[in-house]
Amino acid sequence: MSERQIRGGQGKQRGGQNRSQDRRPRVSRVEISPARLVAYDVLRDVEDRDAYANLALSSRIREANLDGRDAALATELASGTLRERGRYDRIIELAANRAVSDIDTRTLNVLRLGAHQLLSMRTAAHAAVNESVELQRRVAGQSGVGFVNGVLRAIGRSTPAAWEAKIVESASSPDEALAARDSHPAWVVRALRDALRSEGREQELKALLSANNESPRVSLVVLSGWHAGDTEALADADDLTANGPSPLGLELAGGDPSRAISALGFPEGVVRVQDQGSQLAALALTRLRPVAEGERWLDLCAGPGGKTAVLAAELRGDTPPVRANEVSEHRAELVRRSVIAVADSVNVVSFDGREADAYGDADARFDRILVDAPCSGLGALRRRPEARWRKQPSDLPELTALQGELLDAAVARLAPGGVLAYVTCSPHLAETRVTVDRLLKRNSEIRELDAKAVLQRVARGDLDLAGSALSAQLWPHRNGTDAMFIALFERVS
Ligand SMILES: C[S@@+](CC[C@H](N)C(=O)[O-])C[C@H]1O[C@@H](n2cnc3c(N)ncnc32)[C@H](O)[C@@H]1O
Repeated sequence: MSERQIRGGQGKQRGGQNRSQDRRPRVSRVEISPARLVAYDVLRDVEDRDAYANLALSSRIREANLDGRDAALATELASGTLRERGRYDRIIELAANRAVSDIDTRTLNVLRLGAHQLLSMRTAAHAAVNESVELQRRVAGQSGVGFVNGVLRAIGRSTPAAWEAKIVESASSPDEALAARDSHPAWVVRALRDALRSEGREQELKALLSANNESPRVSLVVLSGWHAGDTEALADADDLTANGPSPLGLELAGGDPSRAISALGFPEGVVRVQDQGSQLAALALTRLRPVAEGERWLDLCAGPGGKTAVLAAELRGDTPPVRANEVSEHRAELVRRSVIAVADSVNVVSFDGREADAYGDADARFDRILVDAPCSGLGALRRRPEARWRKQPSDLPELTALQGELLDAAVARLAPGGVLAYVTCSPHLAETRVTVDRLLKRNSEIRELDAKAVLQRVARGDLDLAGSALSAQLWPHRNGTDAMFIALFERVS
């Protein structure tokens, strides 16, 4: 999005920051907009304190008291810069003729922000360069000012398309070119390609990488029981549409979700922000077959409770509350808050899902179990702009071991004929098919069910699901959801 669009064509810099709280030396000749200062601080928070960008953004925006337009500009600057960091770093290297690892991190963040304005926001080159130079002076003193000026002027002299060509020409391999051009770590590009290839859809890689670089539209869920089976009747002509594959879902065209949620007028917690892939994953378990009287349901890894609320609202007849377990006390508290609209139908507990306590009585068996396992989160890259740079391939062995242990523990507590859904917000094969195939090898008492057929039946409209596996992999570029993986199992003995 361009700065002009965000500012509604005003394009003028604004003051208004609380200067008495700002202890940095002030020698600026050009006024730096408060939105740019906030964006810079967010980049620093993410780098220095490992902060989540969305949390850092909201607290920095609040501290700086930004109005709506400046808040939107700060969000675009910070999120866009973080998301496209890989591409900008390569362009900075080419323009500076220096590796980014040799550039002071303060200077590098100033350059990244400047590159984002020049290459993606159509900010006038002189404004982007001058403000970046002032920002450099403010955060690092005089040092590096000439360097920032020179590098950004060099970047501004070529078009984004010309830089793309230079990235491709200078890359040492096609994967490296793709990684830099589409701003993903190379190992993530390879993992996504492997997952698509396993479905015979390798040619979709470019579309997937592009989808990961776009902010998703906000999806809402309206819990079952508060509408007549599909949310279509709740859509309005303007902001809310019944787009997307979940029959519980609504899509928001823009603006503040909390305003849209309260405008719908339901009790607190009935309408909430939730990706439609997550909605479908929960519905695959609840709607796989009719609910029988007295069924016992378990959500083993429930925090922060988005799917628990969907499960609880789907309970029918005379059934006990869903047992919602979450290892972290803090996240168990989030589950309690998340299920406020269906609180009587949920019993929240906090144990390690591999331990007996998570299941209650020693002889407790469950008819439906959701294992929405801790995972790398590579399926939600479009939501967390900084996440792709934090994950490492070395994170995977520990995660996949935990996934296997949680699944084994859950299978042991599955009632005869009971069903289990294994869900990850990751398409990485090590966390999806490899985990499933190993689970089936270890546990001959379960068989895999056709999750694709269940999802087709449950979804609104036709779902494009590929590959010959029984499990289903959703994708942002294809289904408009996070890349959720869903496998279903039934206990046969
Ligand atoms: C992918 S999240 C679940 C998301 C949740 N189902 C929802 O829809 O809001 C995985 C959760 O598993 C929890 N977790 C991690 N290790 C666990 C364990 N050993 N036992 C139970 N929960 C665990 C994490 O704290 C995290 O909250």
